[in-house]
Formats: sequence, C-alpha cells, structure tokens
Amino acid sequence: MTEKNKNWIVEEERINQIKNVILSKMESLKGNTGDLKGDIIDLRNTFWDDVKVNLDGSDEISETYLSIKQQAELLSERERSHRLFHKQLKTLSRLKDSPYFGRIDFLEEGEKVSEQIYLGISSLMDENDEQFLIYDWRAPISSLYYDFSPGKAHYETMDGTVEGEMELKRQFIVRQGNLKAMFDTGVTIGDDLLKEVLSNQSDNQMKSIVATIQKEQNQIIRSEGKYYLIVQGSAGSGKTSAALQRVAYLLYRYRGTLSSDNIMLFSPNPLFNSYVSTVLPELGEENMEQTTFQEYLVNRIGDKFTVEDAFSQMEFLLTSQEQSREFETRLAGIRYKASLEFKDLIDKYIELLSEEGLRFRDLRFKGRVLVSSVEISNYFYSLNKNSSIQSRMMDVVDWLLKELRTEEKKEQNKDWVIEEAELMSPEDHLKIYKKLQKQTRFTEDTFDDFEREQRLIAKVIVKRYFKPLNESVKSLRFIDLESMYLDLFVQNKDNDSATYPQDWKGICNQTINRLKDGTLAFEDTTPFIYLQDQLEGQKSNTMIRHLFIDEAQDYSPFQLAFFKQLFPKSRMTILGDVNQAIFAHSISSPTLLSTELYKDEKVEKITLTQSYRSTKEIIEFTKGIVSGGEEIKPFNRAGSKPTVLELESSASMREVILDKIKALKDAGHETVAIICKTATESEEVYKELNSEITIKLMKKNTSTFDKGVLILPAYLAKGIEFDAVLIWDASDTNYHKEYERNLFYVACTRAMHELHLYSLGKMSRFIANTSTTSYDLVEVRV
Ligand SMILES: Nc1ncnc2c1ncn2[C@@H]1O[C@H](COP(=O)(O)OP(=O)(O)OP(=O)(O)O)[C@@H](O)[C@H]1O
Repeated sequence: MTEKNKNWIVEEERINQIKNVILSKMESLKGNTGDLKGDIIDLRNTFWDDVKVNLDGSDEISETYLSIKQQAELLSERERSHRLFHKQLKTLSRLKDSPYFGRIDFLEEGEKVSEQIYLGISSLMDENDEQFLIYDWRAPISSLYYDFSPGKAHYETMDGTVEGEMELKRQFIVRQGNLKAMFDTGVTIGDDLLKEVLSNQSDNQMKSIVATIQKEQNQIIRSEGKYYLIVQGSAGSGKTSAALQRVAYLLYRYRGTLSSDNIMLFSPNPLFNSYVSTVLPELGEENMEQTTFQEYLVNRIGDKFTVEDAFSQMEFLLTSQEQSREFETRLAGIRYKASLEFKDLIDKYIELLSEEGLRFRDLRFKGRVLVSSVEISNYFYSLNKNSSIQSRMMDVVDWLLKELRTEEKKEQNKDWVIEEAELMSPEDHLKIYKKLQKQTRFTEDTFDDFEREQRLIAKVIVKRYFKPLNESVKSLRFIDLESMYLDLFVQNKDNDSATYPQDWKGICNQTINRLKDGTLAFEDTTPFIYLQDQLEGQKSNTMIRHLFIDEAQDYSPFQLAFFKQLFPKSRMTILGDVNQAIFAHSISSPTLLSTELYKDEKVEKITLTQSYRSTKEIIEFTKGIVSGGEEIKPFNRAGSKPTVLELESSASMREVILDKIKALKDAGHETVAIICKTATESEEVYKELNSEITIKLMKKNTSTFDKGVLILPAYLAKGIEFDAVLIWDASDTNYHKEYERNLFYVACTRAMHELHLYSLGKMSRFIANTSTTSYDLVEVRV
C-alpha cells in the first residue's frame, strides 16, 4: 500500500470517529432540548398557577411582584438554554456533513511532539470535553493554516507570539460525511483546491471561502487595532468574501460583547443584499443588519420630498445629451455637493442661522394658527445666543408644548367638542367612562355629576385631537428644513466668490427649481440630512460598533464626514476598487478609499491585486481597460479567450447572441447575463429577446435572482458574478465618454468563465490598450 493510500485510510477512519462523536453529542442534545421544550410548555401553561397574586397591601404587592419576576426569570432562562441547544444542534448537524477542511501538524518550540490541528467552521471537543477534535477556523492557532506553508511558522495569542515548525498542511473535501479529496499543500492554500472551487458554476448566492482564505485576505479578516480598515482590491479579489468572513471572525473574537446587532453593512443594491445573505448562516452566525445607503436616506427624509435615487441620477447622466448646458451644470453640481467645500458652506450657513434666518412652520389646529412661525422664530432668537441651536431647539419644544396645553384647555369649551361628544359611539363612551373612573378614583355611586362628566369627556376628546400636534412638536416638525435648504441656494446664488465652483449660479438655479418642484436630487440627499442633523440634534447610532461599507469607491468625502458623525462609536471596514467608481461624484475625485481624508486617524490600508473570479484569459483582457490594470494578477485558471464581435445591425446582434446563449447553455453554463449600459437599453433589449427565450429583466428594486438568462444594466451588476457575460452593444458610440470607462470595466469583470462582447460597428475605445492577443476579434457582416 502506498503512503498516500495509507494516509487516506487513516483520515477516512478519523472522519468516521468524529462523525460518531458528533452523532452521540447530537443524541444527548436532542434529549436535553426535548426535555427543555416540555419544561417550557409546562411553565407557560402553569405560569399563573405558580404565582401567588395578592394585592391587599404594599407588602403583598411587592411579594406578588417578586413571585412574578422569579417565574418570568425561570421561563426566560429555560428559553435561553433551549435556543442555545438548538444552535449547537444546528452547528453539529453542519459539522456532521463536513467536519473539517484542513489539518496542520505544528511542533511548538520547546515541545517534543507535534499537535495535529484540524480546522472546521466550529470547534468540537471530545466526549469528555478535554481535547479539541476540531478547532474553530477563527481560533488564534488556526491562523497558521492561512498564513504559512510548511516550515517555520508562528501565531499570536493574548499572551504573545508562539513560534514553531509546521510539519504538515493538508486540505480535505468532505461531503455528506465522506472524504472526497485530500491534498497536501505547499506554498499557498491549495492551488488545486482553489482551482476546483473557482471552476464551479456561479450561484445566485455567494459562498463562504472559509476553506481557501488566502494570506492577504486573512490579514483583512483578522485585522485589529486600527479604527479604519481600508481595502482597495481589484475586481474579483475577494473583498466582499473577506468582509463577510471578517464579520464572522469579529463575532467569534468578541463573543460576549459583540453581537450581530452591533454590526451593519451598507451594500450597493437590494440584489446584493440577498446575494450575500447566506454566507454568515453557512458559517453558523446570524446576519448583521444590512441596508443600502439609499434605503437609509429615504427613511430619514420621509415624505418631505420625492427622493431621486442614485440609479436614477446615473440613468440621467448616461442617457443625457453630452455637452448640453443642463448636463454640464448638473455634473458640476453633483461633484461640488460631494465635496468637503460644500460641507464647509453648510457649516457656515449653520453659524449664520444661529443668529438669524431659521425658518419655522405655523402650528395650526383645525385651520387656525395656534402659534405662528414668526412667534416661534421670535421665541427662538430671544434665547441665549451662546447656547447651541440644538439646545435652544429643545427649549422651543418645551415652550411649544406649554403653549399647546393652554390652547388645548381653551379648545375644550368649543362647540365642535360638544358635537363630537354627542356623536361618540357607546363603546368609546364606555372606554372614556372607565378611564375616568380609574383616573378620578370615583366609584359609580359618586360619579353622578353630569357636567363634570361632560367636562372630562371634552378633555379626553381634545387631548385625542391634540396628540398628533404634540407629537409633531416633539419630533421637531415645526422646523421648516425644506425652506432652509432652499434658502442656502437662494441666498448664495449671486455670490461669485472664488470658493464656489464653475457655473455656481446655474447649479443654484437647477437646485432651486427641483426643490420648488418637491424633488430632492440624489446629490442633495446627504447634505440635506446633514443640515437637518445639525439643526435638530444628531441622530447618531451608538448601537453600531462596526460598520462595513462595500463598494466604498461610490461614497464621497461629504458622505464620509456624515458616516463618522452618524456612527460615532463604530469602527469601519471600508472596501472598494477605484477602478469601479461609476458615480459622477466619485470618478477622478477622492472617495472613502482615499487615505488622505482620514488625516490623523488610525488607518490601515490593505491592497489586493490577485483576482479570483475570472479565468486568466478574461483578466488579461479586462486589465487593459483601466489605468493601473497591469498591477492586477490573474489566478491561474484557464478558459477560452473573450470574443469581440463587430456587427452591422442590431438584428444580427440579436441573432448571434441567441445562438451564443444556446451554445453556453449546452456547455453547461447555468447563469448567463446580458449586460447593457442603462436600464432603458436593458428594457429595449428585453422586449426584443423575450419572445425568443426565457429571460429575466432585473430592475433597481429586484431583490433576488434565479439561475438562467438575465438582462440588467451594468450598474446593477456590481458585486455580483455570472458564469458567462454577454455585453450588449459594446460599441464606441455606446461607450466612449471617459466616465463610462469604469462602468464598462464593471460589466466585463462580472464574468467567471466566458466573456463575449457585441458591438454595433466599431468596438469601444476602452479596449484600445488591451492586448490584441487577449481576445478573438470577429467581424460579422450580415
Ligand atoms: N480565497 C478564496 N477562495 C475561494 N474563492 C474565492 C476566494 N477569494 C475570492 N473568491 C471568489 O472570487 C469571487 C469574487 O469574490 P468577491 O465577490 O468577494 O470579490 P470582490 O473583490 O468583492 O469583487 P468585486 O469588486 O468585483 O465585486 C467569488 O466567487 C469568491 O467566492
């Protein structure tokens, strides 16, 4: 028997032993959970039987309270244990299928015998709870596996560095509890294994990379100490994958003090949210809070405006007539409003507002002004000018609530209240009667004074009517933010100081027109909320301790300042790729990835240049599209060269694409995406192809996708990948403006195995720097 076969048998034997340990642990847990469930049901059913309720005197009341509290604590303790057992069962059942993926033999300095360390998604102890049979991949010792090849190695622990010699590094593929493959590895984590993983078909859900995390990705996952971790990584370099592994790592490292509720991820679109949502559960962790920045903005702005989203802004820019005055002004406005100069302008405006110019709304009731905007303004500016706007605003709230109480009293004698009381339903009447009884401690016998009853009813009726008014005061809706944001442009538009951008007046006029129309453009959303927070008091979220921002190249310096203010207690992991900056404000401008924005703060920057998603051929082709692309290193996985087809009519483009889709499906590719430039183009192409094949059109609010043929605009494909990508009309007419270059790059880099570009006429200039040997050019003249 060869050495290889012997090793195989030994490992297979061990897997079987581990499976038996897992099964026996599962059995005993199942018994415990069953007993606990019974206990919980019994406790719930007999909760009140075991509580002694006696409300005769204060001692009896406190005894009753104690008895209820004890009973509730007992129940909640049982429920907690039940949840824990349930979680352990789930983890064990996952381990049963695939107990571990790696093994290292490590001889610690000073020791005589090396330790065999098996790594899995969770740790497992032997039956006596003495020895680790499996180590959690996040344990300190496990980092040896990701950071070193056999030879000298070390890892960090709380007590310092542990040095030693790695004698063996082995990888396993175990499926349904059976050993399928085993590799002893050298320099990197199993090229063979990685190659196998990467050559699989794409999925509509992202997968965990736990078994094949690369050294530089491990650095991202385990980075500690710095407040901001910035990751610049080329397309497909595993930024999102590493970020999700990092969430799981942090939850493990800080278990007990950090939970998934303390972590938040800002992602680029709803589709991406669902795409990545299975990774953490696969690792046995709960998902963190996940949202898009757009969702956050819309929630904050509420019904104050019709809010334009980032994608509509993009669609406007991509479909507008270039060089039109409107276009140029809008573009200049977008860029300026993303900058810290604009934030400074708002800050100066706020200083001014401290002295004069705040705008308020009348407080009205049934069409009558109770407190006018002028009265509110006078009251505000009568307060001590040394107090901040926010604290004076709080005083205004107190004053207004007092005014409302006075008005409320006056209102009780009005005719409408008497009419309302007469129309009151018997149920309502009874409710009020009971409430009054409770409030006044009257008994039925003494409550015989009709007039007093009427007065009390009137009080309740008016109170009900005033409730929304009181609430609107408490939530500061008397501040007229919309007018103040408008004023910012009205007051400054004729100012021609050098600090303003070119065509400032045009920018102001465009903004004023939109605001008067009730629309808030995307570029105005963050500044508007910033202004709101400065005047009303910041709505900071101190719950969030770690914020992840993916596609960080899409966020502006203004937005960074906003995030810092919004999440004051949060560390941030900021991931993106400068070459994928597709929004007008982020192209050739500083973004969240620019370290110079962080000044004296603690920042760590990691750059990833190895790309894993696409075949070597696709990377060789796409790296020529962007500047600095020569730095991008392909992973050594071979495939066919991308093809570039120049066609003469859209009818022939349609025909060749249909043929290609058929060929791709026959070759076993399950997800084929036709990527267009805009949503408008996607819809047109969808109409053309829909009668011929089953195809799904993806829109900005699409939140899931199934395998099959999909059609979507490039900006919605961000962060996602497909087996094969077909670029619809990659012609120079369609893609030639410099700010479309990155969009073109995003579209092409979504392909894992095959990439085909179709162009009506001459191909886009963006492939001019791509080596002509990296693709096959075909001219189709039909
Ligand atoms: N260490 C790894 N092991 C296995 N697969 C990996 C690894 N790193 C990345 N991948 C795979 O490469 C692909 C791209 O990864 P991911 O989406 O995380 O990259 P990204 O840098 O966020 O890409 P983009 O910026 O283009 O959206 C995914 O299929 C991912 O599973």
